Amino acid sequence: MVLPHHTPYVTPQILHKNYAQAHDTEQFGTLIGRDLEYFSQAGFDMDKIQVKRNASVAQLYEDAIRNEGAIISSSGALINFSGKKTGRSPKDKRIVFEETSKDDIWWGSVNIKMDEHTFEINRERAIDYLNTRDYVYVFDGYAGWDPRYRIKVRVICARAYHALFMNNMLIRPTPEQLLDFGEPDFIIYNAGQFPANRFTKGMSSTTSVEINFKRMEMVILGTEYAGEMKKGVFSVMHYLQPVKFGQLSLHSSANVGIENNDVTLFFGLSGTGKTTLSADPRRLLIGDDEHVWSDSGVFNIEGGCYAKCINLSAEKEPDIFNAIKFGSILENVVYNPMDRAPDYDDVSITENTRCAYPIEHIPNAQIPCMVDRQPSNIIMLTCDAFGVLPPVSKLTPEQASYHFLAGYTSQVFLAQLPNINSDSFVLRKTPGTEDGVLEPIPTFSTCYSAPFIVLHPGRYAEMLAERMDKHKVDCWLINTGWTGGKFGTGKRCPLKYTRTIVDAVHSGELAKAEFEKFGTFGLSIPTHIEGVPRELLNPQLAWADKEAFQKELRKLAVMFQRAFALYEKDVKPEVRMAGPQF
Ligand SMILES: Nc1ncnc2c1ncn2[C@@H]1O[C@H](COP(=O)(O)OP(=O)(O)OP(=O)(O)O)[C@@H](O)[C@H]1O
Ligand SMILES: O=C([O-])CC(=O)C(=O)O
Ligand SMILES: [Mn+2]
Repeated sequence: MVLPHHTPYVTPQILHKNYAQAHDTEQFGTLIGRDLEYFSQAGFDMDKIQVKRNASVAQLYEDAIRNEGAIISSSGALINFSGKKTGRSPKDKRIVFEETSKDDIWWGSVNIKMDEHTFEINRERAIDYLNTRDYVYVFDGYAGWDPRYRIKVRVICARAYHALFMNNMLIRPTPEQLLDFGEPDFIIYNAGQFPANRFTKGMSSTTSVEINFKRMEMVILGTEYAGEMKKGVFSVMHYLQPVKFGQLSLHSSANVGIENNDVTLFFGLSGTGKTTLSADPRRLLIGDDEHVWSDSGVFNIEGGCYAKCINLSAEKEPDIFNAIKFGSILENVVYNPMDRAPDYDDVSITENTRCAYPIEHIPNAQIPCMVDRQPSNIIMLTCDAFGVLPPVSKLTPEQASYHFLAGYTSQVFLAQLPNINSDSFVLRKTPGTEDGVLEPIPTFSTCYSAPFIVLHPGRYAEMLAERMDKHKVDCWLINTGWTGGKFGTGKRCPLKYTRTIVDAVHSGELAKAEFEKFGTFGLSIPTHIEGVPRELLNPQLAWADKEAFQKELRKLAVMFQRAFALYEKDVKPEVRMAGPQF
């Protein structure tokens, strides 16, 4: 038994110790009794380390504050820091090349091969590191709300912060479920504080994030960014759902109408608005990032949300703002040392400031997070900093397949000007660009999920097209990016207009609207939406400089064509023709 470093002075030490022991035995005894063998076999030194399994949120707060420099924010959230890495490390993510999964995996730049032996070395290294600790945290939870398609996940980690993060992001078992948990289906060993050895064959840096589908294990070394664990679980589901269960996993948010029970899926890459737009007072939130579209409906993979905090305000995003309370984790957010108030405008640590909170923190959440209803609408979100794509267009089934495979958005390196609200994001000079040259960077991320894709994109696209056709789902492309010009000359589409557009999808107004053609891209755009300025709807009208618009339009169309060349031979001619044409 190891005592906490700072025993509170009001508690007599001996009393505290007795209490802690009794408490720990009660809470963690089941694990030590039943799974001792598992832990010993895995290489854990059970004489030395103490396992804290599914510790309470309050305990994790205490440990994180005592040992990791975390603090409590003025609204009760835990503010913690992930160290050097404040985002995922896609170049250091690998998948083990082994006989059970090798024929299914789409090998290439996303799924880098790792051999089984190297995995064993890194796994051992992670366990050796965990053995140097006094405590190891274990969190046992589920991924997937539908009991038919869910998996049991065990997270083993050294930081209370990581345990609390996964407590929020996985589905929390009830005490009875925890007693009966049994063998996990998938295990994450997170030794993120400890580096990979660069001399280990195949390592290219001190960071390594790897998944082994034969062992059903993940090992993390050299990055403490908690999002790696959440996206690791998604990668596993992105493999298991299509391959083992025949269901379609998607990088998407989802919600359901309170009045009509209509389900909407929002696809989109990071920063396009999945979390923001799925939090909607008229609808129940199913989830903000990872879902499965099953034969019987839609279910969330996760038990919580992971929201961006940059420029967060109570006025514009009240649900998210108010979710940041006791139990939530604020990551890499700067705070005022006097009153512990988070400063969401301060991006000095990173622009990727985040909050992880359990889904119960959203007042109108659909819990359990699943519906036995097929989607009515699919919204593909993009953030086009070239200002070319219309704020909304209706897609044909072929266009839906095309845009799903292309997976377009643009990256903007957001930096904030002092005292200017979030509509006024400006581009910061990207590293390596010449002085004065500010260009958005296009990203084509297939299936809106390239960093986590496991199978050939065509497999997901085919399942999507089948399901959309079978259930007669309407599909919309919504650009939450620039309007009236590219970044610099135009501005980001005001959130209130995007919300009005989404409302019009849900009310059915948009399906009945009159449409006009948007040349080159062949999109159908509505000529009128109540509450949205007419000229905003059509980029041709929105841009003052028509010549500049034509130039950007051509540029973007060419970029699409180049990016789509990768998939051309795998798709029907109608899908190929559904992209921009000159
Ligand atoms: N018109 C708009 N529509 C949606 N979001 C907007 C708009 N204008 C500005 N924003 C801002 O853009 C960001 C969208 O991020 P959001 O967290 O919703 O993305 P996401 O798709 O969930 O990303 P991730 O997959 O990384 O979680 C938010 O900070 C939001 O405030
Ligand atoms: O995984 C993360 O770090 C954040 C996220 O949701 C994404 O990038 O899509
Ligand atoms: Mn995401």
